[in-house]
Amino acid sequence: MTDPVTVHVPLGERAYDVRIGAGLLARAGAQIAPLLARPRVAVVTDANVAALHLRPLQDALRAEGIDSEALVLPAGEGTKNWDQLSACVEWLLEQQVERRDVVVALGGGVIGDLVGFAAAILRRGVRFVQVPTTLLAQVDSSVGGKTGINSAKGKNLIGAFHQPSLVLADINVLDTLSERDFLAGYGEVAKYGLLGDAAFFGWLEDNAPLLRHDAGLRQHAVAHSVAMKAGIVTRDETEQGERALLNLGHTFGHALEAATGYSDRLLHGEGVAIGCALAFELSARMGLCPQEAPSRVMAHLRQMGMAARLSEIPGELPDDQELIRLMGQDKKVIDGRLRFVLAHDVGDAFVSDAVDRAVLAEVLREAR
Ligand SMILES: NC(=O)c1ccc[n+]([C@@H]2O[C@H](COP(=O)([O-])OP(=O)(O)OC[C@H]3O[C@@H](n4cnc5c(N)ncnc54)[C@H](O)[C@@H]3O)[C@@H](O)[C@H]2O)c1
Ligand SMILES: O=C(O)C(=O)C[C@@H](O)[C@H](O)[C@H](O)COP(=O)(O)O
Ligand SMILES: [Zn+2]
Repeated sequence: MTDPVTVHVPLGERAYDVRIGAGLLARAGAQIAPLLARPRVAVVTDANVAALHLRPLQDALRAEGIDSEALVLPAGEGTKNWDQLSACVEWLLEQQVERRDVVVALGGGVIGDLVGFAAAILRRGVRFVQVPTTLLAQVDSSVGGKTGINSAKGKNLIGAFHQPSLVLADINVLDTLSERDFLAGYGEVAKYGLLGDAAFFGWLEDNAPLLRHDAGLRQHAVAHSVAMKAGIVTRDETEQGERALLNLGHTFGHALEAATGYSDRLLHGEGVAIGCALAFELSARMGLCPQEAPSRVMAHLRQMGMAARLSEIPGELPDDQELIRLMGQDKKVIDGRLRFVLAHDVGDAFVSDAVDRAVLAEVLREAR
């Protein structure tokens, strides 16, 4: 078995470690204990994860003398809303979670984002630990401190930057993920190669089909992704510049998630993968990158058995103008101008506000 890897996120007084390895859940008590002022934590999770991984976590905490109470929320993107946020915050208050206490988010990106936001606003800020249980959460959402919930008007529009105090990514818990959720998370892994690391994308082309069943390759993919994200977040914690590159595919993806009602029709990572394909197509159409680049992105998504076109999203989609209107809520917008993450090639993304709406509409139309 491969030894755990630690990626440090050096953010001064908000610095923390991301630990990645097999069997970390069973050692969670020992890992979390040094953070505690008193031996108790509040755990928040979702129903699917609770059935599979809550007991082992609570046993591991108990083994180190740490008491825990757990709140189980409904699973799925629909949970990232005001009602569930309120339920979570009220429960944490009921548990008398104090300023010096620690909240544990056990689950995928939905739980991590919602619980992180609850921790950010509870008593004006308590610490939290991320225990990510999806591939997406391990490579992306548990790191970097973006927390929040959705609005019908757009994705993640209500939130705060609030860094976790520790991230424990046990790669073994990914064994229980559905194929669909694993592949959706893979959308964010591929994104890292596409936005800034052509060699990593090449490695993924050779190895990604084996990730699901090879723990060593999986650990490498998670650790490499986390290291890339940690580097970007360290240089630009609050997205004043470079961090926007992590949004590759998201201007499209978030509009599509809003258009499909944050439902099972389109998972976040699926929207990101389709969005990456569209961002590369748009870049090629604008003469910014060679046509081989979007073809290569498309071929890789196909190789992984992933959807790459709008026409593969089940059900009706709004027309192109409505999708573009939804993009207007994107957080990268400045002075009402859309800003897109485009690419000069695989591994070479940049941010641009010079996208012609007619070309954008044409790319959307042709992707249907
Ligand atoms: N904060 C960030 O930087 C950031 C980054 C990327 C994505 N996100 C957000 O993350 C969310 C998507 O996260 P996600 O894809 O993890 O979705 P998710 O949290 O809904 O998890 C996907 C599904 O897998 C189940 N599940 C979780 N762990 C499991 C396990 N080990 N075994 C079996 N089932 C398990 C969940 O119950 C759920 O049904 C979106 O809301 C997205 O906006 C945030
Ligand atoms: O961490 C970031 O920065 C990202 O953009 C990572 C994305 O994968 C993630 O989906 C994030 O939540 C999107 O951020 P948003 O600001 O566009 O909501
Ligand atoms: Zn994302």
